[in-house]
Amino acid sequence: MSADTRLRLVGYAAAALLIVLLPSLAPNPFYVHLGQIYAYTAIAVIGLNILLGLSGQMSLGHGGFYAIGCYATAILATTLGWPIGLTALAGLLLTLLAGLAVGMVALRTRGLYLAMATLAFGFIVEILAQRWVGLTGGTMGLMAIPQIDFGNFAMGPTYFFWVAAGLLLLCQIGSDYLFGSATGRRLRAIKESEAFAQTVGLNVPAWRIGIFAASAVFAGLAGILFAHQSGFVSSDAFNIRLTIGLLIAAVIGGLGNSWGPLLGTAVLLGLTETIASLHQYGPMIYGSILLAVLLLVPEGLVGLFRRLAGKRRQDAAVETAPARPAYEIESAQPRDLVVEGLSKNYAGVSALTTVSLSIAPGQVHALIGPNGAGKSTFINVVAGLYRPSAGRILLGGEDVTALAAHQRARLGLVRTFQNLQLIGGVDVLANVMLGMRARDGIVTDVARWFTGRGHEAGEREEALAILELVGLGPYAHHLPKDLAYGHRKLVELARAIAQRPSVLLLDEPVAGLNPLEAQAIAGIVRRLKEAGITVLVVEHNMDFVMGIADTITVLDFGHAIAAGLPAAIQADPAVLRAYLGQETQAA
Ligand SMILES: Nc1ncnc2c1ncn2[C@@H]1O[C@H](COP(=O)(O)OP(=O)(O)OP(=O)(O)O)[C@@H](O)[C@H]1O
Repeated sequence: MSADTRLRLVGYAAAALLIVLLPSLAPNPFYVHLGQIYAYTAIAVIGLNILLGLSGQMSLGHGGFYAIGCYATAILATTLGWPIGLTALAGLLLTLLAGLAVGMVALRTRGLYLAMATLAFGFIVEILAQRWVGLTGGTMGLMAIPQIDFGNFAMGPTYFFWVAAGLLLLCQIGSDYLFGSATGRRLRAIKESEAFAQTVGLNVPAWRIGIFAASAVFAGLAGILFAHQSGFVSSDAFNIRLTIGLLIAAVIGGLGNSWGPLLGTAVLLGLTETIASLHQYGPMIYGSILLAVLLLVPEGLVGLFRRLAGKRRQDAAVETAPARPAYEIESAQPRDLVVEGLSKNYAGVSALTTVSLSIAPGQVHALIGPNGAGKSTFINVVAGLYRPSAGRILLGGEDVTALAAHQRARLGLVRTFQNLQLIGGVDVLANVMLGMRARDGIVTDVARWFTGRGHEAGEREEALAILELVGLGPYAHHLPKDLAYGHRKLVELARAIAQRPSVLLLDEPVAGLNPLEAQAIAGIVRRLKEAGITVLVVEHNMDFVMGIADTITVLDFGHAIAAGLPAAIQADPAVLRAYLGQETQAA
């Protein structure tokens, strides 16, 4: 068991003990009351942190989900007299549905527009709560919502605290799992670049909607607990201040950090209590604090504490690990790549015109041509990031033209990017592991993560072996930004190898590298070829191309002007004209 896991388990045990003992330790019932508010507010903030911090989607409408959970349980309990367990379940289901619906809208928007769309959702819920008086009671509210007292009214507040804080502990464990598992890595990949996430096989829309809905459920659960704590719900409780408060807590704690919401919520409640008498200046004070945090400690309190506590720890045990068996590069299944009559028009620009080529398994084919010839477009169309205007793409005889990028990736069509695509927030090892399929089912994975016994051990070993293969073993626990450019290129290649490609598309793999580094990459490409992997490489470095390519296609203004063996291409008058033409223009 690693020191990290031990610390985490001790933390959970200490939290459980504190939850049990706090009602009897608290000097007066107000602290239990504060503990209740803390518990359900932190649950909502955890949901927001997962959405914003991990997947990068903004929501200014979380107060709306909170309100839906709250009203669902309150209305069903007061009008139909359902038991709390059932009303709570219905509340969760309703927020899940609302989260799925808003998540689908969110798919069509990004950044500022997403913020506006979710803000509109929050306003719609708020206005409905105010105006649909017959259902919600409007500002007069719904009264006599049953409270959680397990039949013993005197112990009610204590029981409620145990329920809310117990649920908070479970939510925190769930959040820790998300942050520490493959799911977290995938969400970070989506946050960093959706195009990249697709090429490692992720169904980005499904992930985005799913995480939006999950985050909404956290807010809904908080709303449900609020209803049963206060016993009274009025539409005044769900204005924009609620969402802003949750956002402030998430940002102060530190977005993208699993423990951030616990700290951020404590600060938020502390502030709320401190400035309770300055009610009219509330928004101004909140706004100033938010600004100060964003300017001075954008990484939030958890990030600040980490910075103060010292640099990232290095896992020396792994880095100096004794020799592990050398990694055997494997192709998922040798497949040929056939492209027939591929055309791509951007508005007014014909980037590719009926380009065809075919590469047998274990062959390296280079696609070369002057700047703007259409090489990157070709890779993007073959990988599935762009739709072709005409033509077909066959992978091992299977027509994949209509498949999305993530579906092609799952069939073994793997690519690297000209502009490196690495996840900044996690180390090199995790970047390589992003290319791998999960080996354990979700239950085993959660159990292994919880106990720290062999969680992702197979994946880690394999990723370390791949890193050693590309010469990056000692850098496994560095962040990509701390690596030299040439090393970052190797990380991307290592991640592509981890995907076990059948066909590998390399977009300018040696651009910006010195001859020695280019030689190292050439050596790896040869090993990929020996393993039966089909390689298509786009590159300007002719020494590199001539050293590794079995065959070459030359593009010029979107047309294939020559194709054949390297020696023939070098002597082809049309090719020389295309390149000389470019040099003449440049001169
Ligand atoms: N998203 C886009 N929208 C409109 N035009 C584009 C787009 N991407 C590329 N083009 C145009 O398509 C043509 C081919 O560009 P592409 O980037 O594929 O060429 P390239 O051979 O990869 O060039 P380089 O070697 O400089 O990377 C160029 O005229 C370019 O301006």
